[in-house]
Amino acid sequence: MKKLLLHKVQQSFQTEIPLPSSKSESNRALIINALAKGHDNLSNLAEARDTQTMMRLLASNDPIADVIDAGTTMRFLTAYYAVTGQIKTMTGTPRMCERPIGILVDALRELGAQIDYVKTEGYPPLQLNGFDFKGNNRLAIRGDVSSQYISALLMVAPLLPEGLTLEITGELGSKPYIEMTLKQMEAFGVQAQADWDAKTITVAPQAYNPIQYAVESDWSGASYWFSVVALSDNADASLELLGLKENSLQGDSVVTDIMSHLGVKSEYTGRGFKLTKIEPATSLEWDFTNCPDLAQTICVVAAAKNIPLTLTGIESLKVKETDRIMALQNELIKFGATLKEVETNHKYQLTPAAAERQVVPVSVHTYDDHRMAMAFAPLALVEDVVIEEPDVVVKSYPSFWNHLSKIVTIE
Ligand SMILES: O=C(O)C1=C[C@@H](OP(=O)(O)O)[C@@H](O)[C@H](O)C1
Ligand SMILES: C=C(OP(=O)(O)O)C(=O)O
Repeated sequence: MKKLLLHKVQQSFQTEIPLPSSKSESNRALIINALAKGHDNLSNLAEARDTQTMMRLLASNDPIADVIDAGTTMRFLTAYYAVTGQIKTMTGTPRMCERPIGILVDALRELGAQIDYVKTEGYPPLQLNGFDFKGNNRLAIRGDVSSQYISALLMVAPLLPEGLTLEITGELGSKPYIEMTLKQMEAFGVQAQADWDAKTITVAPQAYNPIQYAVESDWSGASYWFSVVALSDNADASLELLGLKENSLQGDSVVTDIMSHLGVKSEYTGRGFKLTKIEPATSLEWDFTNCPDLAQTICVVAAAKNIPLTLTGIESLKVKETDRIMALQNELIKFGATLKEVETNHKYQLTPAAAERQVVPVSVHTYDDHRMAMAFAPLALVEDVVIEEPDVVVKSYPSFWNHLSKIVTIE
């Protein structure tokens, strides 16, 4: 599929969306279950390509592990293969080979992993050549590039002969993802001690228990349905998102709070969340340090609803599936909105209706990034829009277009 044309439809909607499972929780459950030597214990695993790739690679004896474009799969498997002493070449898409991994490699080398860079220092591909424990049980690790390095180390920490204490240096981004890791480790019987003030996490040597584990629905994927309700011009539009938990392990459940300022009320129904429309705020300032994957969703809604938005905590967006800040700037301006860094301390300002906009239908370039496609698609509630390379959604949400076709005409 090269592109999709999404047509605005006039009628209101009251429907249900059977959300997919979380790829973040699935990929942690798969690594931990493998370390616990569990069999067929996991249910509700994500259909996301990132998770299907993790399953395929965990089951494979091939010496080459190609993670495609899955960040968690690359980082979690690197730590898993390294500490279990496997000989593997870790590789991925050209973009994956531009996403930094030196912080994790340095940490694993300090523990005793033999890892070589195949091409460029600090980046995949990697050659893993076994593990020879060096007696280290304490590491300093930067927290400001990706929390995935920390999650990767924590999950393998109980296998290390002396356990591991991580001292997190610098700013810590994406902290809820580390908390998710610790809670899933705990579910499989491994205790860790986190002291968030001292920024240390300690895991003693322990064994995981193979338990039955069911993965929750995906709050990051849910965010696009909040956008659909926010952008509908029918006051009685509503959606019920099935499978979401009230007390989720996922930090992106904060979307309920953010979207309450952008015109969406959400209520727990016992089987998910029901979304309805409310009056939005006239401007919004939000720190995305703990929920970077929501930034694109929120930018598009603010632009379309003419709500000026100040964003902080979005530096990590530059090293994700694409440089998401650049991608947002390029695509938002097609709709007349600008996104500019306003201060040297990484504060960004989104100004709706600041530039001349393109004629309808605008064609949105998606930069090999599932979240660009899904964040911009709800604009179809406002005007006709073209989404280029729509298959990118398979990374986290393969059934996205099928679900959207309940509300929007797609050709
Ligand atoms: O651990 C995880 O499951 C994730 C952590 C976040 O990455 P960073 O820690 O790199 O911000 C997030 O953006 C990504 O989609 C999933
Ligand atoms: C950043 C993401 O994923 P990853 O880093 O795991 O590739 C994402 O899904 O938005």
